[in-house]
Amino acid sequence: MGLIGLSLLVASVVYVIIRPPSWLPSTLLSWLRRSPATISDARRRDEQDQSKRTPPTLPPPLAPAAPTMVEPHEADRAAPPPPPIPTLTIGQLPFIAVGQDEEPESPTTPKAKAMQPVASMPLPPPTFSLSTESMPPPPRPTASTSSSASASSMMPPPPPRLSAPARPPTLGQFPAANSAQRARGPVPNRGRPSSSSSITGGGLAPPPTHTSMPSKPSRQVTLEPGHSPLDWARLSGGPSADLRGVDASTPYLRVTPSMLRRQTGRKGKDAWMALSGKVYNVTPYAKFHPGGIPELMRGAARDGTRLFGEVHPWVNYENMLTACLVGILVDEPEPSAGPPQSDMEAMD
Ligand code: HEM
Repeated sequence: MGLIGLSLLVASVVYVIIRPPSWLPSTLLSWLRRSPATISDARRRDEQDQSKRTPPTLPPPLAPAAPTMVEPHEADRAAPPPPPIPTLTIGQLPFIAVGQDEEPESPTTPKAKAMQPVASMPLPPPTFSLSTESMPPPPRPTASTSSSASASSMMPPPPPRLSAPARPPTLGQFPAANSAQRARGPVPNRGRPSSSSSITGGGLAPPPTHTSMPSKPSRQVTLEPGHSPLDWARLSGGPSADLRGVDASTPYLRVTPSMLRRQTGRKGKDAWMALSGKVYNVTPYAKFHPGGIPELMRGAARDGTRLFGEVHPWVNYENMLTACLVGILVDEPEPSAGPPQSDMEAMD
């Protein structure tokens, strides 16, 4: 019995599906639409209140979405049609639909309605204007603010400051006036810096260390063979070299100006020269002097310190003439005492 009843139930359902009565689709549609309406009652009431607060100047509502039309013969075979989808366009996105309560035929689904901009919605994006009437001119970089941090990054970089053109690097005085290299004296066989190169500054020759030019122009002196500066260094450089021209046992002399004046280099006497308080016998050096014997003898029998400095102050004569040192220059002794006091008293 159960099986027969179940078969009849299935057969009746199949019959209703194949040939539904004319009242069935509308009944199902109304039933389906009424049931979700109860769920969204509260939300619909809120929307109605919001629509009442909006100003009355509403644009005319858009045409409501056309209801979905279903052919009778298609409805016989198809399920109940889904609720119509609200038609929204891109331009209507920032709006809120109002007046939904005016749609009695589809109360359960939102419809595209007349839109109205809400004051709380964000404003349209700002636009840029090329008009400069209402805009202040951009700050111009000045000399005082060109390097300030307040300069905008959009501003072009400030023009570089005009400064005096950099001078090309020049070689300084080499060796320095107070350097040890200069104190060692001339290097043997080193060529003498020509005055022309000193003036123009060309070459690697040391610049002149004095402001005044030599008293006489340089003259080329041909030294005899075996009398080069290196030969003089070899001759006078030995520890036991003694070129003073006096007895070896003679200690350093206290040379007075009168004694110095007698050592002229003539009449078989040696030539002595005082340089910075020391007296040298320059006779052995005469044939080695690059400036010649006559030039050297200009300072003989006298204090040649000033003359020497005017010609070649860079020459380290102390090292070169160590073996020729005779003594030190001292003042003349005090003249003897005057007439005896007794004689003066006798006149009285
Ligand atoms: C005070 C008297 C002296 C005079 C008037 C004198 C003069 C001169 C002159 C004219 C020259 C050549 C400069 C030239 O060619 O441009 C010269 C070069 C030279 N003299 Fe004297 N001289 C004197 C004393 C000395 C002494 C005492 C020494 C050594 C201890 C000396 C060492 C030299 C040297 C090394 C040179 C070569 C300098 C160089 O090439 O740079 N002179 N001297």
